[in-house]
Amino acid sequence: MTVTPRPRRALEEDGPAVVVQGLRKTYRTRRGIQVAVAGLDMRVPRGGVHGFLGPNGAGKTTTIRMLLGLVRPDRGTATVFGHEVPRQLPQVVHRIGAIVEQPRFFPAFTGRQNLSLLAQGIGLPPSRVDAVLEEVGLAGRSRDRFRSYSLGMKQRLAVAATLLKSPDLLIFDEPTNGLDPAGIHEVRATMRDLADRGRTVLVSSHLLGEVQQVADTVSIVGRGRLLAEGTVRDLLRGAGRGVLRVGVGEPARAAELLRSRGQQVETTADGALLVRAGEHGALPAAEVTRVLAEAGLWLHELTPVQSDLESYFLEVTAQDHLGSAQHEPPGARRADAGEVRR
Ligand SMILES: Nc1ncnc2c1ncn2[C@@H]1O[C@H](COP(=O)(O)OP(=O)(O)OP(=O)(O)O)[C@@H](O)[C@H]1O
Repeated sequence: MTVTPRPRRALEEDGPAVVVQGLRKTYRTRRGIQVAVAGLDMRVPRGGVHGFLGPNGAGKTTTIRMLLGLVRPDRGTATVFGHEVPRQLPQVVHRIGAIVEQPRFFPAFTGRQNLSLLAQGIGLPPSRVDAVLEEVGLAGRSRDRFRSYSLGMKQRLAVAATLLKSPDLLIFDEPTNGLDPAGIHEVRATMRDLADRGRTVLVSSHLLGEVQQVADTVSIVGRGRLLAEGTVRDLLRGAGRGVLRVGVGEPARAAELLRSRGQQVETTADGALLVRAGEHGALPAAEVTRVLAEAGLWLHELTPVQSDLESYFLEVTAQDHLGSAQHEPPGARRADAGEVRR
């Protein structure tokens, strides 16, 4: 059988937007070697919003800076649309728009004037300014001065600026920092809208609950390495699966009984029981009711626990001391990519 090689362009167009493999970055500090990224693997699918999640200090900004060629990795590879960065960045940089730090705008200029200056600087026609203002929903306020904008509007103007060159991949590092709930909502809606129009949005955040509402897929990182990755739906399906909240008159006796049936049982602050599968699997809700009723214990509550990304994150990081700085004393052997130093 003859296999016809697929054209290179087609391969680039089909693969994930970003692939990171074994990426590692250390910094020399006075306290020794600081491991910022410790052998990270990550895949960002093409199209949709991808949340890059983890606590402060988990290595998100450093990873993003490596993708943008602002920081050179010690080892590992990263590709954007099939091009290895930083080596092939010139081939792909026009397809990437990023907000890594708060962009500077002239406060006394209108939003439109600020964008027009930027557009002229990179040789784009004024029609692009109108198009991006429209895209971020600022067309109606574009003739107001920048200083009169709310924080959410300022952030949307920053997004508009990155859209000028019509990038396929947008990278936002903690875009909602410092915003009030209304501003957060605005930025979230803008990200969703950009993804719905076919762009790939990679957004880093330590606010998992917030990203859960907008992301299609996520990578969860801790101490510079990947802890979990997948669609939000699949991760949540796995998280808290089969956990039941049980309200019962004699919680201590009920807990003992359910434990004797192989279940793991915790008591919540309000006296309810959280019942999850033990080694031999979960008792179905009907069985929990029967076991307790047969012992004369009557339920007043039986609810399947809905999990969220925040609890999933706590689950996957339970044994990990996340966010704590990782240091290797000067002269220490370097950890291999992916190795976790505790
Ligand atoms: N230039 C640097 N020199 C020394 N250490 C650094 C440097 N940049 C980052 N680090 C350290 O590397 C670790 C990862 O930092 P990074 O900023 O990438 O994490 P983050 O997940 O983006 O966190 P945050 O949300 O707080 O920015 C931290 O412990 C940080 O202190």
